[in-house]
Amino acid sequence: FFSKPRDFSLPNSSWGPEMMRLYEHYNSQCEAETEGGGKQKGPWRRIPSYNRSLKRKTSFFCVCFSGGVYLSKLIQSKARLFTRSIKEAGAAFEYVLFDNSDAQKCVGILQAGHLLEGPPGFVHGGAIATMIDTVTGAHAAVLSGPVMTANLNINYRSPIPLGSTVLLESSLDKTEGRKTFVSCQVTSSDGATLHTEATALFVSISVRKILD
Ligand SMILES: CCCCCCCCCCCCCCCC(=O)SCCNC(=O)CCNC(=O)[C@H](O)C(C)(C)COP(=O)(O)OP(=O)(O)OC[C@H]1O[C@@H](n2cnc3c(N)ncnc32)[C@H](O)[C@@H]1OP(=O)(O)O
Repeated sequence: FFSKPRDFSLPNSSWGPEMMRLYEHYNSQCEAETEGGGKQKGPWRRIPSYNRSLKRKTSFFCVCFSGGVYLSKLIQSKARLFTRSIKEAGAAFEYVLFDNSDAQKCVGILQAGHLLEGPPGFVHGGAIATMIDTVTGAHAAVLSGPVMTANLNINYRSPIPLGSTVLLESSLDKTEGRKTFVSCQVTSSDGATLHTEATALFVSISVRKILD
């Protein structure tokens, strides 16, 4: 009775040539060829992406730990990951994340759709912040397990044209106890233009805290 959830990090017909070029660049490095002509794991790993962050099974815990059965069931059934909640392909956030655990880096490739407009013709600063939080948050989670954003500092250097494809690169700065510090740069797809720079702090939390 259960259909397989859609993995939004796979290409769809709205992806333009730049989005496809960067996707193929990283995706081709997820597998490497062995000397014998076989396949082995490459340095990069694509991070699958679904529109529900908590699976249905967790609703039991939500009923126990959060306010009212009716409310929690209603919220659980309707909750969707904000960046994956617009149905029209290509209209908002089209993105895919890749992680490189040896280099302690994570990249996001974003094609910014027409619904992300802020200033005329350019991407909204909040949408850029959302994507930085998404890439650095996924990176911190890969490095440190369950985390929440405690601090996000952003410098907007040059506007991102609506419809363009940009690259978000997250690097680990340091870890200190429960704290994971990362930085992130957003550049044009050819790397020639620096659009945005950010630093972020993620604090490790217990899963119980998320459900509470
Ligand atoms: C395998 C995996 C695949 C993963 C594939 C994932 C794919 C999926 C992608 C989706 C990715 C979306 C990523 C979105 C991530 C959010 O957007 S999370 C939502 C936004 N964030 C929030 O709502 C957090 C609200 N804040 C809080 O809940 C709490 O303040 C926190 C952050 C949990 C920290 O509280 P706490 O646990 O009580 O910790 P606390 O003792 O206060 O502080 C711990 C340490 O951090 C420091 N600290 C805390 N806050 C700050 C601050 N703001 N500034 C500086 N220092 C601070 C403290 O000073 C302390 O330092 P030390 O004394 O240890 O040196």
